[in-house]
Amino acid sequence: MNASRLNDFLALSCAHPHYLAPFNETLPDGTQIQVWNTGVVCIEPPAPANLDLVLSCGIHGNETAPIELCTRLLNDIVNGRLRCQQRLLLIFGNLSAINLNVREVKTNLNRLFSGAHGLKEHIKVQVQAGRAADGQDTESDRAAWLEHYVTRFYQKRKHHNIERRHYDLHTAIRASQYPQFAIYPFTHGAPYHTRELAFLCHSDVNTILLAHGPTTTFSYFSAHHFGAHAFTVELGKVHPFGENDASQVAALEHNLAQLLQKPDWQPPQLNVAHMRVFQVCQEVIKQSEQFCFHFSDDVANFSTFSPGTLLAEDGDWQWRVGEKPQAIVFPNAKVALQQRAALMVEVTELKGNMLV
Ligand SMILES: O=C(O)CCC(=O)N[C@@H](CCC(=O)O)C(=O)O
Ligand SMILES: [Zn+2]
Repeated sequence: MNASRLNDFLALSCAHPHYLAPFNETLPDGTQIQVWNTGVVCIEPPAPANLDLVLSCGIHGNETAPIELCTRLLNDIVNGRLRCQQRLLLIFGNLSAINLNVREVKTNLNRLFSGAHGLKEHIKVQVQAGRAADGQDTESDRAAWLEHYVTRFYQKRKHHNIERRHYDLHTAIRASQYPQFAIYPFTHGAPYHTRELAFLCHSDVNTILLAHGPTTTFSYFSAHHFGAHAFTVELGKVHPFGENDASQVAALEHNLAQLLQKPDWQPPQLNVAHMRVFQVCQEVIKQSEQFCFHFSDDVANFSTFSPGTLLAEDGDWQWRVGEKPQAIVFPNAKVALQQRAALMVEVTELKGNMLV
Protein backbone atom coordinates (compact mmCIF):
# COMPACT_ATOMS: atom_id res chain seq x y z
CA MET A 1 0.00 0.00 0.00
CA ASN A 2 1.20 3.48 -0.84
CA ALA A 3 -1.13 5.86 1.00
CA SER A 4 0.53 8.92 -0.46
CA ARG A 5 -0.95 8.21 -3.89
CA LEU A 6 -4.35 9.31 -2.63
CA ASN A 7 -3.16 12.37 -0.76
CA ASP A 8 -3.64 14.45 -3.89
CA PHE A 9 -5.81 12.38 -6.17
CA LEU A 10 -6.66 15.38 -8.33
CA ALA A 11 -2.98 16.15 -8.99
CA LEU A 12 -2.30 12.47 -9.67
CA SER A 13 -5.19 12.34 -12.14
CA CYS A 14 -4.21 15.60 -13.82
CA ALA A 15 -0.68 14.22 -14.26
CA HIS A 16 -2.25 11.24 -16.12
CA PRO A 17 -5.17 12.88 -17.93
CA HIS A 18 -5.86 9.98 -20.32
CA TYR A 19 -5.27 6.94 -18.18
CA LEU A 20 -4.27 5.92 -14.67
CA ALA A 21 -3.68 2.24 -13.89
CA PRO A 22 -6.19 1.00 -11.29
CA PHE A 23 -5.01 0.50 -7.70
CA ASN A 24 -6.62 -0.12 -4.31
CA GLU A 25 -5.91 1.06 -0.81
CA THR A 26 -7.55 0.08 2.46
CA LEU A 27 -8.25 2.52 5.28
CA PRO A 28 -7.69 1.42 8.92
CA ASP A 29 -11.47 0.83 9.33
CA GLY A 30 -11.49 -1.57 6.37
CA THR A 31 -12.91 0.89 3.82
CA GLN A 32 -11.70 0.06 0.32
CA ILE A 33 -10.58 2.95 -1.84
CA GLN A 34 -10.50 1.71 -5.40
CA VAL A 35 -9.05 3.88 -8.12
CA TRP A 36 -10.71 2.69 -11.32
CA ASN A 37 -8.98 5.10 -13.64
CA THR A 38 -7.85 8.69 -13.84
CA GLY A 39 -10.34 10.87 -11.95
CA VAL A 40 -12.51 7.90 -10.95
CA VAL A 41 -12.46 6.56 -7.40
CA CYS A 42 -14.92 4.21 -5.74
CA ILE A 43 -15.18 4.12 -1.94
CA GLU A 44 -16.65 1.02 -0.36
CA PRO A 45 -17.01 0.71 3.42
CA PRO A 46 -16.93 -2.84 4.82
CA ALA A 47 -20.69 -2.78 5.57
CA PRO A 48 -22.19 -0.04 3.41
CA ALA A 49 -25.63 1.40 4.21
CA ASN A 50 -28.31 1.64 1.53
CA LEU A 51 -27.25 4.63 -0.56
CA ASP A 52 -25.14 4.37 -3.73
CA LEU A 53 -24.01 7.94 -4.39
CA VAL A 54 -22.27 9.26 -7.50
CA LEU A 55 -20.68 12.68 -7.12
CA SER A 56 -19.19 14.18 -10.25
CA CYS A 57 -17.37 17.42 -10.95
CA GLY A 58 -15.09 18.86 -13.62
CA ILE A 59 -17.25 17.59 -16.47
CA HIS A 60 -16.43 21.11 -17.64
CA GLY A 61 -12.76 21.71 -16.90
CA ASN A 62 -12.90 25.32 -15.72
CA GLU A 63 -15.74 24.82 -13.21
CA THR A 64 -13.45 24.72 -10.24
CA ALA A 65 -15.67 25.21 -7.15
CA PRO A 66 -17.16 21.69 -7.44
CA ILE A 67 -13.68 20.23 -8.08
CA GLU A 68 -12.44 21.87 -4.89
CA LEU A 69 -15.49 20.64 -2.96
CA CYS A 70 -15.03 17.03 -4.12
CA THR A 71 -11.31 17.21 -3.35
CA ARG A 72 -12.06 18.30 0.23
CA LEU A 73 -14.57 15.46 0.67
CA LEU A 74 -12.15 12.87 -0.69
CA ASN A 75 -9.30 14.15 1.48
CA ASP A 76 -11.53 13.97 4.54
CA ILE A 77 -12.39 10.35 3.74
CA VAL A 78 -8.79 9.35 3.00
CA ASN A 79 -7.52 11.02 6.17
CA GLY A 80 -10.22 9.46 8.36
CA ARG A 81 -11.95 12.76 9.22
CA LEU A 82 -15.10 11.57 7.44
CA ARG A 83 -16.14 7.97 8.16
CA CYS A 84 -17.98 7.15 4.94
CA GLN A 85 -20.78 4.62 5.54
CA GLN A 86 -22.17 4.61 1.99
CA ARG A 87 -20.80 3.43 -1.34
CA LEU A 88 -19.52 6.48 -3.17
CA LEU A 89 -18.28 6.95 -6.73
CA LEU A 90 -16.36 10.19 -7.05
CA ILE A 91 -15.62 11.42 -10.57
CA PHE A 92 -13.37 14.22 -11.77
CA GLY A 93 -14.71 14.33 -15.31
CA ASN A 94 -12.54 16.02 -17.89
CA LEU A 95 -8.90 16.00 -16.76
CA SER A 96 -7.51 17.35 -20.03
CA ALA A 97 -9.86 20.32 -19.82
CA ILE A 98 -9.00 20.82 -16.14
CA ASN A 99 -5.31 20.93 -17.09
CA LEU A 100 -5.99 23.56 -19.76
CA ASN A 101 -8.46 25.43 -17.54
CA VAL A 102 -11.07 25.34 -20.28
CA ARG A 103 -14.71 24.26 -20.37
CA GLU A 104 -14.03 21.64 -23.04
CA VAL A 105 -11.13 20.55 -25.24
CA LYS A 106 -12.88 19.40 -28.42
CA THR A 107 -16.53 19.13 -27.56
CA ASN A 108 -18.93 19.53 -24.65
CA LEU A 109 -18.65 16.36 -22.54
CA ASN A 110 -22.06 17.02 -21.00
CA ARG A 111 -23.79 16.51 -24.35
CA LEU A 112 -22.30 13.07 -25.01
CA PHE A 113 -24.10 10.73 -22.62
CA SER A 114 -26.81 8.12 -23.26
CA GLY A 115 -24.83 6.96 -26.26
CA ALA A 116 -24.40 10.39 -27.90
CA HIS A 117 -20.63 9.81 -27.76
CA GLY A 118 -21.09 7.62 -30.86
CA LEU A 119 -18.69 5.11 -29.37
CA LYS A 120 -16.00 4.00 -31.83
CA GLU A 121 -15.65 0.23 -32.31
CA HIS A 122 -12.25 -0.18 -30.66
CA ILE A 123 -13.36 1.77 -27.60
CA LYS A 124 -16.62 -0.18 -27.50
CA VAL A 125 -14.72 -3.45 -27.26
CA GLN A 126 -12.57 -2.10 -24.43
CA VAL A 127 -15.52 -0.59 -22.58
CA GLN A 128 -17.61 -3.74 -22.88
CA ALA A 129 -14.71 -5.76 -21.54
CA GLY A 130 -14.27 -3.18 -18.77
CA ARG A 131 -10.63 -3.02 -19.80
CA ALA A 132 -9.26 0.40 -19.00
CA ALA A 133 -7.11 1.61 -21.86
CA ASP A 134 -5.14 4.66 -22.66
CA GLY A 135 -7.52 5.83 -25.37
CA GLN A 136 -9.44 8.38 -23.32
CA ASP A 137 -8.07 11.38 -25.11
CA THR A 138 -11.31 12.79 -26.44
CA GLU A 139 -14.47 13.80 -24.67
CA SER A 140 -16.36 11.11 -26.63
CA ASP A 141 -14.09 8.37 -25.28
CA ARG A 142 -14.36 9.76 -21.78
CA ALA A 143 -18.17 9.88 -21.92
CA ALA A 144 -18.22 6.22 -22.95
CA TRP A 145 -15.93 5.30 -20.08
CA LEU A 146 -17.85 7.37 -17.54
CA GLU A 147 -21.04 5.60 -18.59
CA HIS A 148 -19.21 2.32 -18.05
CA TYR A 149 -18.01 3.29 -14.55
CA VAL A 150 -21.43 4.53 -13.44
CA THR A 151 -22.99 1.30 -14.78
CA ARG A 152 -20.42 -0.82 -12.94
CA PHE A 153 -21.03 1.12 -9.74
CA TYR A 154 -24.84 0.99 -9.75
CA GLN A 155 -25.13 -2.56 -11.04
CA LYS A 156 -23.18 -4.00 -8.15
CA ARG A 157 -26.25 -3.60 -5.93
CA LYS A 158 -29.66 -4.12 -7.44
CA HIS A 159 -31.88 -4.70 -4.38
CA HIS A 160 -35.01 -2.57 -4.28
CA ASN A 161 -33.97 -1.01 -0.95
CA ILE A 162 -30.79 0.49 -2.41
CA GLU A 163 -31.23 4.15 -3.19
CA ARG A 164 -29.28 5.61 -6.10
CA ARG A 165 -28.36 9.27 -6.28
CA HIS A 166 -26.12 11.31 -8.56
CA TYR A 167 -25.21 14.96 -8.08
CA ASP A 168 -23.32 16.29 -11.10
CA LEU A 169 -21.76 19.51 -9.81
CA HIS A 170 -21.15 22.49 -12.09
CA THR A 171 -20.79 26.27 -12.03
CA ALA A 172 -22.36 28.66 -14.51
CA ILE A 173 -20.52 30.85 -17.01
CA ARG A 174 -22.64 33.89 -16.08
CA ALA A 175 -23.81 35.32 -12.83
CA SER A 176 -27.30 34.14 -11.83
CA GLN A 177 -30.13 35.90 -10.06
CA TYR A 178 -30.37 32.72 -8.00
CA PRO A 179 -26.71 31.64 -7.79
CA GLN A 180 -27.29 28.02 -6.75
CA PHE A 181 -29.83 26.01 -8.68
CA ALA A 182 -30.45 22.46 -9.83
CA ILE A 183 -31.68 21.04 -13.09
CA TYR A 184 -34.15 18.21 -12.53
CA PRO A 185 -33.74 15.91 -15.56
CA PHE A 186 -36.91 15.01 -17.45
CA THR A 187 -38.79 12.35 -15.48
CA HIS A 188 -41.04 11.10 -18.32
CA GLY A 189 -44.04 11.93 -16.17
CA ALA A 190 -42.81 10.33 -12.93
CA PRO A 191 -43.48 12.49 -9.86
CA TYR A 192 -40.79 14.76 -8.43
CA HIS A 193 -39.18 13.46 -5.29
CA THR A 194 -39.98 15.50 -2.18
CA ARG A 195 -37.08 14.26 -0.04
CA GLU A 196 -34.60 14.99 -2.82
CA LEU A 197 -35.97 18.51 -3.16
CA ALA A 198 -35.76 18.87 0.63
CA PHE A 199 -32.09 17.85 0.48
CA LEU A 200 -31.34 20.43 -2.21
CA CYS A 201 -33.29 23.22 -0.49
CA HIS A 202 -31.61 22.50 2.82
CA SER A 203 -28.29 22.71 0.96
CA ASP A 204 -29.03 26.29 -0.23
CA VAL A 205 -29.95 25.01 -3.69
CA ASN A 206 -33.53 26.21 -3.57
CA THR A 207 -34.14 27.08 -7.23
CA ILE A 208 -35.17 24.10 -9.34
CA LEU A 209 -35.36 23.98 -13.10
CA LEU A 210 -37.51 21.20 -14.53
CA ALA A 211 -36.24 19.86 -17.85
CA HIS A 212 -38.87 19.49 -20.56
CA GLY A 213 -37.49 16.49 -22.43
CA PRO A 214 -34.73 13.87 -22.60
CA THR A 215 -31.19 15.23 -22.88
CA THR A 216 -27.72 13.81 -23.36
CA THR A 217 -26.42 15.16 -20.03
CA PHE A 218 -24.70 13.07 -17.36
CA SER A 219 -27.49 13.56 -14.81
CA TYR A 220 -30.18 12.46 -17.27
CA PHE A 221 -28.10 9.34 -18.03
CA SER A 222 -28.08 8.23 -14.38
CA ALA A 223 -31.74 9.14 -13.86
CA HIS A 224 -33.02 7.46 -16.99
CA HIS A 225 -30.85 4.35 -17.14
CA PHE A 226 -30.55 3.59 -13.43
CA GLY A 227 -33.55 5.26 -11.79
CA ALA A 228 -31.15 7.41 -9.78
CA HIS A 229 -32.30 10.64 -8.19
CA ALA A 230 -29.95 12.67 -10.33
CA PHE A 231 -29.44 16.41 -10.74
CA THR A 232 -27.13 18.84 -12.44
CA VAL A 233 -26.32 21.23 -9.60
CA GLU A 234 -25.02 24.72 -10.37
CA LEU A 235 -22.90 26.18 -7.58
CA GLY A 236 -22.46 29.85 -8.47
CA LYS A 237 -20.29 31.35 -11.18
CA VAL A 238 -17.07 30.03 -12.72
CA HIS A 239 -13.87 31.23 -11.00
CA PRO A 240 -10.23 30.07 -11.29
CA PHE A 241 -8.84 27.59 -8.77
CA GLY A 242 -8.22 29.24 -5.41
CA GLU A 243 -10.68 32.07 -6.03
CA ASN A 244 -13.88 30.32 -4.93
CA ASP A 245 -15.63 31.24 -1.71
CA ALA A 246 -16.06 27.87 0.03
CA SER A 247 -18.70 29.37 2.35
CA GLN A 248 -21.07 29.56 -0.66
CA VAL A 249 -21.13 25.76 -0.91
CA ALA A 250 -20.74 25.01 2.80
CA ALA A 251 -24.35 23.90 3.31
CA LEU A 252 -24.21 21.41 0.44
CA GLU A 253 -20.78 20.17 1.51
CA HIS A 254 -21.99 19.69 5.08
CA ASN A 255 -25.12 17.83 3.95
CA LEU A 256 -23.17 15.57 1.60
CA ALA A 257 -20.93 14.67 4.53
CA GLN A 258 -24.04 13.98 6.63
CA LEU A 259 -25.45 11.69 3.92
CA LEU A 260 -22.17 9.80 3.76
CA GLN A 261 -21.43 9.39 7.44
CA LYS A 262 -24.91 9.17 9.02
CA PRO A 263 -27.13 6.69 7.18
CA ASP A 264 -30.21 7.72 9.21
CA TRP A 265 -29.76 11.43 8.61
CA GLN A 266 -32.64 13.19 6.83
CA PRO A 267 -32.96 16.84 5.80
CA PRO A 268 -35.77 18.78 7.50
CA GLN A 269 -39.16 18.52 5.78
CA LEU A 270 -39.53 20.46 2.57
CA ASN A 271 -41.18 23.85 2.85
CA VAL A 272 -42.46 24.43 -0.68
CA ALA A 273 -42.69 28.16 0.02
CA HIS A 274 -38.89 28.24 0.26
CA MET A 275 -38.42 26.73 -3.18
CA ARG A 276 -38.51 28.54 -6.53
CA VAL A 277 -39.46 26.34 -9.47
CA PHE A 278 -39.05 27.00 -13.18
CA GLN A 279 -40.08 24.89 -16.13
CA VAL A 280 -38.06 24.81 -19.35
CA CYS A 281 -40.39 25.95 -22.16
CA GLN A 282 -37.99 25.94 -25.06
CA GLU A 283 -34.41 25.20 -25.98
CA VAL A 284 -32.70 27.74 -28.21
CA ILE A 285 -30.55 25.78 -30.66
CA LYS A 286 -27.81 27.55 -32.58
CA GLN A 287 -28.35 27.00 -36.32
CA SER A 288 -25.60 29.04 -37.96
CA GLU A 289 -22.78 31.49 -37.32
CA GLN A 290 -25.34 34.30 -37.71
CA PHE A 291 -26.79 33.38 -34.32
CA CYS A 292 -27.07 36.32 -31.90
CA PHE A 293 -28.86 37.34 -28.73
CA HIS A 294 -30.80 40.59 -28.40
CA PHE A 295 -29.60 41.27 -24.87
CA SER A 296 -26.20 42.11 -23.47
CA ASP A 297 -23.47 39.71 -22.39
CA ASP A 298 -23.82 40.68 -18.74
CA VAL A 299 -27.49 39.68 -18.44
CA ALA A 300 -27.64 37.22 -15.54
CA ASN A 301 -29.25 33.77 -15.66
CA PHE A 302 -32.97 33.93 -14.73
CA SER A 303 -33.34 37.52 -15.97
CA THR A 304 -37.00 37.88 -16.97
CA PHE A 305 -38.34 39.36 -20.19
CA SER A 306 -41.87 40.52 -21.02
CA PRO A 307 -44.19 38.73 -23.44
CA GLY A 308 -43.25 39.22 -27.07
CA THR A 309 -39.62 40.26 -26.46
CA LEU A 310 -37.25 39.09 -29.20
CA LEU A 311 -34.48 37.19 -27.38
CA ALA A 312 -32.43 35.59 -30.13
CA GLU A 313 -32.18 35.46 -33.90
CA ASP A 314 -30.42 33.21 -36.40
CA GLY A 315 -31.13 33.98 -40.07
CA ASP A 316 -34.86 33.34 -40.48
CA TRP A 317 -35.16 31.88 -36.98
CA GLN A 318 -36.45 34.06 -34.14
CA TRP A 319 -37.00 33.21 -30.48
CA ARG A 320 -39.55 35.42 -28.73
CA VAL A 321 -41.04 35.29 -25.26
CA GLY A 322 -44.55 33.75 -25.34
CA GLU A 323 -47.69 35.06 -23.68
CA LYS A 324 -46.32 34.91 -20.15
CA PRO A 325 -43.02 36.45 -18.94
CA GLN A 326 -40.06 34.13 -19.46
CA ALA A 327 -36.51 34.05 -18.14
CA ILE A 328 -33.31 33.07 -19.89
CA VAL A 329 -30.82 30.51 -18.53
CA PHE A 330 -27.34 29.52 -19.83
CA PRO A 331 -27.27 31.92 -22.79
CA ASN A 332 -24.08 31.21 -24.73
CA ALA A 333 -23.77 32.30 -28.37
CA LYS A 334 -20.37 30.59 -28.66
CA VAL A 335 -21.65 27.00 -28.54
CA ALA A 336 -21.08 24.71 -31.54
CA LEU A 337 -23.71 24.56 -34.27
CA GLN A 338 -26.80 22.50 -33.38
CA GLN A 339 -26.01 22.83 -29.68
CA ARG A 340 -28.15 24.44 -27.02
CA ALA A 341 -27.45 28.19 -26.89
CA ALA A 342 -29.96 28.96 -24.11
CA LEU A 343 -33.00 27.76 -22.23
CA MET A 344 -36.23 29.78 -22.09
CA VAL A 345 -37.97 29.08 -18.78
CA GLU A 346 -41.05 30.17 -16.88
CA VAL A 347 -42.14 30.06 -13.28
CA THR A 348 -44.22 27.02 -12.33
CA GLU A 349 -45.40 25.04 -9.30
CA LEU A 350 -44.89 21.43 -8.37
CA LYS A 351 -48.22 20.94 -6.64
CA GLY A 352 -49.93 17.69 -7.54
CA ASN A 353 -46.85 16.07 -9.05
CA MET A 354 -44.75 15.21 -6.02
CA LEU A 355 -43.94 11.96 -4.36
CA VAL A 356 -44.47 12.44 -0.64
O1 LIG B 1 -23.39 28.62 -17.68
C1 LIG B 1 -23.56 27.92 -18.66
O2 LIG B 1 -23.88 28.42 -19.78
C2 LIG B 1 -23.45 26.41 -18.58
C3 LIG B 1 -23.28 25.81 -17.19
C4 LIG B 1 -23.37 24.30 -17.34
O3 LIG B 1 -22.39 23.69 -17.60
N1 LIG B 1 -24.60 23.78 -17.27
C5 LIG B 1 -24.88 22.42 -17.62
C6 LIG B 1 -26.34 22.12 -17.45
C7 LIG B 1 -26.68 20.69 -17.81
C8 LIG B 1 -28.17 20.36 -17.74
O4 LIG B 1 -28.96 20.98 -18.46
O5 LIG B 1 -28.54 19.47 -16.95
C9 LIG B 1 -24.50 22.21 -19.10
O6 LIG B 1 -24.72 23.12 -19.90
O7 LIG B 1 -23.98 21.15 -19.41
ZN1 LIG C 1 -20.83 22.87 -16.43
